[in-house]
Amino acid sequence: MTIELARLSRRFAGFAALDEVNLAIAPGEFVALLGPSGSGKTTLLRILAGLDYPDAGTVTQDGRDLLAVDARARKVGLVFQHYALFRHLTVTENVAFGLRVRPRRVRPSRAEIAARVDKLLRRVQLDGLGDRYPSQLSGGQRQRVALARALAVEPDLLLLDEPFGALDAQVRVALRRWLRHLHEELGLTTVFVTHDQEEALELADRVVVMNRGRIEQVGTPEAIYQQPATPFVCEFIGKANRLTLRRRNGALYAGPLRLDADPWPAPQEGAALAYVRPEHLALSATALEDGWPARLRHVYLSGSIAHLELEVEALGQVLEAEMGGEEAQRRGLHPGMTLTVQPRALTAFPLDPASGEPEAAARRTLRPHYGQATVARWR
Ligand SMILES: Nc1ncnc2c1ncn2[C@@H]1O[C@H](COP(=O)(O)OP(=O)(O)OP(=O)(O)O)[C@@H](O)[C@H]1O
Repeated sequence: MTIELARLSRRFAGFAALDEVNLAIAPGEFVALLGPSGSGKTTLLRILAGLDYPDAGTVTQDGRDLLAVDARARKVGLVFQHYALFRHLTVTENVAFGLRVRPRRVRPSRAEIAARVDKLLRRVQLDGLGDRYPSQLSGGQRQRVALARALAVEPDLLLLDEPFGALDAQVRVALRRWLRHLHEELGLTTVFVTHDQEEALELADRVVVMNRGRIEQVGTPEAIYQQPATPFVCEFIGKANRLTLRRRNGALYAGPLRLDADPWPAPQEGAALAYVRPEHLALSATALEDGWPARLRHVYLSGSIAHLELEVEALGQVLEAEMGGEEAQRRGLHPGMTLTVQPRALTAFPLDPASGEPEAAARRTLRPHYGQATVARWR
């Protein structure tokens, strides 16, 4: 049941909510659509559900034109953030709804519906609550009812739009693990919309990063974090310090520090954009030639991680670094002290000399090698 979107575009009054999107969703996959507000995630989901139609492009399911299939015949289950349950129906009646409204010819018998609803309520751990009304449930319980209702019609495809968006952090985390479990147990194909990267990275087999109606990158959570394909993904996923590099005489420099040989073809003069994650900045209390001198401006502890704000005069900017909280304590880190900073891994893009824009296709990972002096590093 591979679903394939090809060159899908959707415009609203001249504005491209989706702009030539290509994506294949394999059977059994859990795909997260991740992106900032307005990036086109919901529009994509609505088209899959049959609630909206593209202006151009195709959606096929195993080669069959899905756009020609009526929403009700598509076998999709839908859960929205505020997909209101019917207030005047009990939990059981809500879950049974999709089956009861079927044409008589394809409607299961009363007994079959009751058995199926019972099984679903057990599955979403709400057995015993079938006679309650939605107002008598917590937010997390309501979303589980919504999920049971979506599953009642035995969908080929489960579509979820920020289903846990309105819930508090603890419930969210518990429900997302539970959802992942359910997905595996039932062998579902799931598309999940979120703007919460932690949620996407934890849940999905593949993450689709969207920006302004386009797909910036599709990959496993690991690839998205470790090999971000574009400057947008570098900035959107995780934390990253942004640096401007100089390309000069066949080498790349960040301030006075030579990082590496210039990896790009001519012209080998100009500038590049680079991103370095806080955990890829190595620190030393000893002054080293191969590094930037920095003044520790601020340290704060968040859980087990110490976040360090470093003022680097040679770059004219502040960098954020990280280390284990216990280690920071052991090292006696305190504001005002001088450290040497060494970037260990960077993602770099050359800037087009004419437009000044970064060239995503020419992306390189840099792993600078420094002299002997680095042996004394902390990590
Ligand atoms: N019916 C509509 N009429 C006009 N513009 C629309 C319509 N639906 C969506 N848009 C616009 O299309 C763009 C993409 O919207 P979409 O809801 O797909 O984004 P999103 O990534 O889901 O955002 P959010 O995370 O805020 O839900 C937005 O700029 C939105 O304003």
